[in-house]
Amino acid sequence: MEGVDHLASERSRAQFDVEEMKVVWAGSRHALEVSDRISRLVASDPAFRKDNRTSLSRKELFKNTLRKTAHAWKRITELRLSEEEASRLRFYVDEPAFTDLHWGMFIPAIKGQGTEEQLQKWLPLAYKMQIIGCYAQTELGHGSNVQGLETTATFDPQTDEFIIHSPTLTSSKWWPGGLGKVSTHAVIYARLIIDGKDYGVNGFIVQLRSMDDHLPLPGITVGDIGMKFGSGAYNTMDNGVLRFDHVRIPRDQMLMRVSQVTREGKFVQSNVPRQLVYGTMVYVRQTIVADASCALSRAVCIATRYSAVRRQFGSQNGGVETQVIDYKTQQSRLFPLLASAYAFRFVGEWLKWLYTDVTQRLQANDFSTLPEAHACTAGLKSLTTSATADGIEECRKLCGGHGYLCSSGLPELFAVYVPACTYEGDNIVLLLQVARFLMKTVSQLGSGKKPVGTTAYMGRVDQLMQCHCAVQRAEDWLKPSVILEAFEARSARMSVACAQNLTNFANPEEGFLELSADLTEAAVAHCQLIVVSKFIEKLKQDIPGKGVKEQLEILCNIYALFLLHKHLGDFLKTGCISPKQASLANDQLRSLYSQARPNAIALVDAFDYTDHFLGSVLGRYDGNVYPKLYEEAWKDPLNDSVVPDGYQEYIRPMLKQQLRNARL
Ligand SMILES: CC/C=C\C/C=C\C/C=C\C/C=C\C=C\C(=O)SCCNC(=O)CCNC(=O)[C@H](O)C(C)(C)COP(=O)(O)OP(=O)(O)OC[C@H]1O[C@@H](n2cnc3c(N)ncnc32)[C@H](O)[C@@H]1OP(=O)(O)O
Ligand SMILES: Cc1cc2nc3c(=O)[nH]c(=O)nc-3n(C[C@H](O)[C@H](O)[C@H](O)COP(=O)(O)OP(=O)(O)OC[C@H]3O[C@@H](n4cnc5c(N)ncnc54)[C@H](O)[C@@H]3O)c2cc1C
Repeated sequence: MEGVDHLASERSRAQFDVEEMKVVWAGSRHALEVSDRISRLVASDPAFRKDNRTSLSRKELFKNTLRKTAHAWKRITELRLSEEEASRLRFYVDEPAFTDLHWGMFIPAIKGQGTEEQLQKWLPLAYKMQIIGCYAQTELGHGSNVQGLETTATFDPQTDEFIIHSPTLTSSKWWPGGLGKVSTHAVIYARLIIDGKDYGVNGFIVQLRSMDDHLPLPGITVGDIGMKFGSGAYNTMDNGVLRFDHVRIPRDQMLMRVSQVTREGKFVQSNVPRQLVYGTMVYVRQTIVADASCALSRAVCIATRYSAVRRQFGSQNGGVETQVIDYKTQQSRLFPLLASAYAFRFVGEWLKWLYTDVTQRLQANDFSTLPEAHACTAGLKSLTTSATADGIEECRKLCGGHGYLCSSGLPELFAVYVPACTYEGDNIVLLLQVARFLMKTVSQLGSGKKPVGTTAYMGRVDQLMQCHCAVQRAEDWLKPSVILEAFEARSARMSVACAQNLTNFANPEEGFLELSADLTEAAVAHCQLIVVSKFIEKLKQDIPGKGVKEQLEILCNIYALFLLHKHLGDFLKTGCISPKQASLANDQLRSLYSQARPNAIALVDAFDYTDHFLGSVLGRYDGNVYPKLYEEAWKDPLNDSVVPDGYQEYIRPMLKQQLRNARL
């Protein structure tokens, strides 16, 4: 029935103030106001319609995205939206586009690695979109191994230029979003060669296309790399291929904050660490963590609402059947994902703070926290994107057969999201970076250098190697100190075990390769500890609103105990907890699910997603699922005609043949 809230009774069961929870989710009252206003602006604009994406051809899809990005830019300028509002608008338009890379990587790369003069020259053009840029680092032959990139930038002292060249097929730039068909400029990464000497990979601003007719400039070959996973989905993006044939650019287009090349061709290294060339990746990884909470919460919102609408079995005396959300198995799959969405939100907030802090320190030439920022952004990007990709797929299964329909919104969400496990650093490669950081930390423990920040707990390694979990009753698992100690002990013991195993190898690098699977597990344990501890820290803050803090406490405990249950092998093997304590944790988890149950719908309402953004018949706010599913099916282009195209050509002759055979 139209206009009826089928989930009203669920909403009335909530034991907390949903409006206040919305503020917590958004980060502040101001952020909620902006987010809410902009999401409704997008939802009410027919130009941002997105329900037809899966039936468009690639060309139509791409043109449609160009139209939407142009319309979005028009609205941003007409309404004089602030940077925050404009970024929310792009978020709610919900379509991967070249603008993501222009605003999300091209501009940050120039900001992070350019000199003051370079910022003055390029940023105003980029901010007004008078140039459109992308981030061209990855090549056909190398993505993870940035030091293995082959594109060259050779300094020519005669003309005061760099000659950008792709010497091999594998040196072709491959993957950059926005490159294939749109970008006029790129920040490209190439090996700096001066007088035959290789100075490693640096960033350069290169114009790719003419500003008059958009044709590639001489020496440049550029195009799209082809269809990607899923229909619609990430195919709105023109991921591209790019080759250079001795393309000349002025010397001042090398991004020179980290290193400089003088007019005489002298290479000068600033006093900033070389790793700052990788700075844009640190920035983007941090944004990806916040983004994971958005993608996961979206899938969870759909699965939770649908699980409250869907009924199967359990009817007594002709009464209504059981809502599938009341099955403990459904709860044990769904509620940890709900809790993870909140956990990732808060760790994302914290990571943003860490990133801002490291940026301020870098400006003051304090580079001491850079390794930790790198390890945290790499590790948390890996942890949250892997969990989110798996979580979206789990939500699809939680919705049964209907979850497989595009109208559920889940297939497209999954297809758009999964590459997050690969881009901005393959998740395993990133965990290995965390593992290196942890092994370094352990190796320095006796040296008097006290571990700080997220590894401070390693400073108590002697105690953590010996401690015994104090849990005697299931309720003991609700104490934050108990949870923290278990996670710290597990992480410290796994790292120390790896460090000890490494000493069995004469060559540490060989040892690292041999033990890399164990090392990634130690890295995961450390990253999970960070997420759990930041959730617990969040709960120490003053959180207003009836019942809001209590709900967050329930979610925090679900998140931690679910992880404990999932990684029980780690906790038992390292002797951090006993089998009896593991079983008490499981009892507590079941009880927490029961406490979360009456609040589940309100907890997903707190994400404040419009039906337009969710793009899901199953996740509709009003829960009016069945009539809308039915309606949606009839909109499929296949149903445009009752008898399908191809009947005369293929079906009819086959049927006639069968008839003839039968008569024989
Ligand atoms: C509105 C939208 C906004 C934004 C976009 C949002 C979402 C994304 C949407 C869509 C996707 C779009 C774009 C995707 C873009 C890309 O994918 S860009 C390409 C990204 N590529 C990678 O991530 C490559 C991964 N590889 C690496 O990062 C590195 O090569 C490496 C794995 C770290 C290894 O490097 P290397 O071999 O050179 O280094 P090591 O020898 O291992 O280490 C040397 C020391 O340096 C330290 N280090 C390494 N990286 C960093 C860093 N980034 N910052 C600081 N320090 C770093 C490392 O720890 C070593 O330190 P040491 O041990 O003390 O010596
Ligand atoms: C949708 C999408 C958008 C992208 N956008 C951009 C962009 O805008 N700009 C850009 O420059 N790039 C972009 N990329 C490229 C992306 O950053 C790389 O694909 C990514 O960094 C992974 O590198 P790779 O492809 O070389 O993977 P590989 O490193 O070849 O990975 C293959 C396998 O090898 C494993 N492996 C690799 N190295 C190791 C190791 N040392 N130890 C153990 N295992 C290892 C990996 O775990 C993986 O299983 C994009 C990619 C995608 C999918």
